[in-house]
Amino acid sequence: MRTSIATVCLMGTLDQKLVAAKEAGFDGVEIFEPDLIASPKSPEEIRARAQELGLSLDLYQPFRDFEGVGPDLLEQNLRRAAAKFSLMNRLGIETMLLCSNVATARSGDEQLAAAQLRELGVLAERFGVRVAYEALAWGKFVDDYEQAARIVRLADHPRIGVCLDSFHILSKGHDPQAIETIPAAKIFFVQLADAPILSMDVLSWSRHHRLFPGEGGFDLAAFMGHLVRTGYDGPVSLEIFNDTFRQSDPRATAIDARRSLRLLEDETLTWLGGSSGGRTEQMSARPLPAVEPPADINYVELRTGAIDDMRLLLEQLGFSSHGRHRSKSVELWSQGAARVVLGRPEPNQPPPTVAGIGLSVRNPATAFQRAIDLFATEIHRPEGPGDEPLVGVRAPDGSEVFFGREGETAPRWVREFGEPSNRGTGLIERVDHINLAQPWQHFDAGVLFFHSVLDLRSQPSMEVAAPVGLVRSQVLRAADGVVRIALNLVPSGANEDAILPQHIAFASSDVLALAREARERGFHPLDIPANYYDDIEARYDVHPELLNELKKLNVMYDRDETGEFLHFYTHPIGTVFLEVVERRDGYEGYGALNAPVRLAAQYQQRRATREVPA
Ligand SMILES: O=C(O)c1ccc(O)c(O)c1
Ligand SMILES: [Mg+2]
Repeated sequence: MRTSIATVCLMGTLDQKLVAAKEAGFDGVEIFEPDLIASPKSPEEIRARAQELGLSLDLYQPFRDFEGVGPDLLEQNLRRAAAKFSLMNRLGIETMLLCSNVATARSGDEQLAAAQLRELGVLAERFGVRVAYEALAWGKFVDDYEQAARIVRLADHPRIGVCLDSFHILSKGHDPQAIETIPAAKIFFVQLADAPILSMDVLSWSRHHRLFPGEGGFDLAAFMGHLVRTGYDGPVSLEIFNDTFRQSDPRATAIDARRSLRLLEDETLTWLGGSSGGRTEQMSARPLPAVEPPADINYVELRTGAIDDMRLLLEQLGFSSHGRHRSKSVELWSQGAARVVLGRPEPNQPPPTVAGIGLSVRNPATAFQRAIDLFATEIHRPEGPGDEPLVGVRAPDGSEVFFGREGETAPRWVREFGEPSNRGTGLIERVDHINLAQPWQHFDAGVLFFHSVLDLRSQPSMEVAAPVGLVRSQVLRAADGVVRIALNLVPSGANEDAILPQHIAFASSDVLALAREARERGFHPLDIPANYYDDIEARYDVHPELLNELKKLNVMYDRDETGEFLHFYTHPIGTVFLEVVERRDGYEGYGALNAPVRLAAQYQQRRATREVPA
């Protein structure tokens, strides 16, 4: 599949954008006019630079407000177009994008628009270029791709075709099926964008909230499936107007972008099944190595300077120590199938506190290959003789994901540590979920990474009110619910006073018993205010005895149609804290209503400890 990206997707100068697109492996770019106008380079120099990088310049965009106008304006518009066609000749760009008129059109008469496009076609022919007409969702008279295709058909000029942009089609809820009625030769260009499902005016939605495919709520595999069936074999290009991407590292964004297209290529093949009539070969679409979601979380790796505090906490929660690894400077703590590999941060590069996640998969080599095909970077870790090799890749936020073999009750690498110090009480069974704080610029990329590499599904995202701002939270989980990873977007106000919402939640068969035991070992949970328990009583009418017990142990409570949820939190150690949860009768949530209370409690506690003089 030939891939392209509009320069408007990326931050930086035009040259930085070209380099980022090249390094991420794109075949070409769309030149967004403002990027060209602001560039100190001449069109010839830009052309040469693209050639040097091996990038094709696939589209010049946008040209606006051309059709449906009166005769005077038409003349001016043709003059404007001639200037841009001449510029395109200097750039060596063959195709120009024409947006449907949003301002100056006086009439919606399709015959008139078609006649004017035909004149534009005649002009384009003189310059050896062509025009791709795109219906903007907010076009004054033309806002629907079928209408644009009809006008192009009426214009009946070989230099006039359509540009299909998934955003304009899917944002309006138009059925992409009718793409199949457009002859492939008349589809001059294709732009792809995803977006979160929002209810807002479509122009603002388009200009600020577009996302790369797989990061939002549109069915782009269906869109692509219909497109492939037409026999289209031109470039598939990303055109993402997004406030975050426009202000973050273009190299990281370009990789996120390239990953999104690689995944979509695979999903399109799945959507088509055998029904493409040989067209997928024509498009050179290739499947990814197929994986199933991980079976479970094999271990988590925590890196903290306050290692003694973490050891004490794990002990209080009933974990057993296996001591140090035979060749590496980490130690292992376990209880049931919950395993924590604990170490200090590397001297020069402090990793996030949750530094690594070990996942059990059917075939680690295949899972690794899929991740590499999806542009993840490989991790190299030194191994001692005979150590089980670590096969892993880096997530966009810098944390590491390792693939281990599933179906082993005690993974082989566990033997590289010592014997457990005690049997433990066994009230903790495994890791329930991992909650990773994502820096604001990596959030969407993080969602796409975990979704595409691990085949985890996104659940609807939520916003949780914290004292420092709103925390956006997105859970990705396997269909069977065993592996759950929650990504939290840290509010920008969360620097100084903040609680980074980064934690590991362990599943317990009896949270109350565990809380009591831990208390006997000197554990003090995060304090939950009495107001919270009054509210719980009002909401759920819980039995007074249970309510008392919850209150005494600082255990939080939730209930829905399926079951009950009991959970408590530890105090943070550095930027990480632990949670223990008990799901009763198939409860599937995370206690969403409790999250603001927990965040406020952590905030207060942090302030209180800082006010104590050292
Ligand atoms: O928002 C716009 O104006 C705009 C411009 C060019 C496009 O291809 C598009 O989809 C939108
Ligand atoms: Mg577009």
